[in-house]
Amino acid sequence: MKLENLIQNIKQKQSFLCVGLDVDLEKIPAHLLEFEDPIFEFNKRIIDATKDYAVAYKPNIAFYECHGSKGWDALKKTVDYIPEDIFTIADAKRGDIGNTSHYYAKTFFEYLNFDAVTVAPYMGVDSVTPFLEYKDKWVILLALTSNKGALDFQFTTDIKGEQLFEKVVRKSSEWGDASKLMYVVGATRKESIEKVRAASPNHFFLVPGVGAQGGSLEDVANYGWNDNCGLLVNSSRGIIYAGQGVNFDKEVKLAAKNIQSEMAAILKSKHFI
Ligand SMILES: O=C(O)c1cc(=O)[nH]c(=O)n1[C@@H]1O[C@H](COP(=O)(O)O)[C@@H](O)[C@H]1O
Repeated sequence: MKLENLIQNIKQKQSFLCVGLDVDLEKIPAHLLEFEDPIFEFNKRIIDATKDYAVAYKPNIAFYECHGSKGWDALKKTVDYIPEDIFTIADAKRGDIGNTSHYYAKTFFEYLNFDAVTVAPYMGVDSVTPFLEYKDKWVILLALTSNKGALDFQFTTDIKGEQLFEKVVRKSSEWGDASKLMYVVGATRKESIEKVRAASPNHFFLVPGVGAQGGSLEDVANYGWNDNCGLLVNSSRGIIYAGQGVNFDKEVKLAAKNIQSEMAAILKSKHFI
């Protein structure tokens, strides 16, 4: 997908919501376990319930590959089921020496046909370039993560006072422009989102951490906004497990609609729509 299509979808749907498809068989409604492929059945219902409110879906690969070949099949069916005009993100957090990254890229961009994949920056430019070589595909590089362990390395400061996450963003933004590179920036790090935005004024941010992890949509919009909106805000558990029982998708739909309404109000207040 091209950047202009993503921006157009945000305007049209008045939403910058990414729904995280982190399917946990212990959490999905029990009746779905009777289907041959419960993961796909669950995802189908989630996608049908949320597709009017979401501009992106992000299956986290961990929840699929733990089931072996059945999980990969469910993942493939899920990506194929997502409407063509909705941005798809493989949350795989990959990255390795160049020739290995090349095959990771082939898996997610060719075999599974995702629009984007999350990549860890630790191994540097040659581990990221093979993903960037694909036309109209995206790398979403981990910059500032939402978890507690982010404090272990990401905030360390060099002799000039630059923090590691700032360095990652400053340096990597030379590898790919805003038409093919985004950054993961956790919603729980409101005091630092502004710094990432200063280091990369044009790139989109994928922002996990609202809902179940306690981050606030308002803070994200205040500190991470750019002229193109520049934000895809992910919610996984907060949406997909909003309902239980046979009609679980009614509450799922409502949860997605509620976040979309908040997002529409933000987009209007910024005069973006
Ligand atoms: O790359 C990610 O998406 C990610 C980065 C990060 O810093 N924090 C984070 O929570 N995530 C992912 O975003 C999703 C968050 O899920 P919920 O907390 O259930 O909304 C999970 O799939 C996480 O793996």
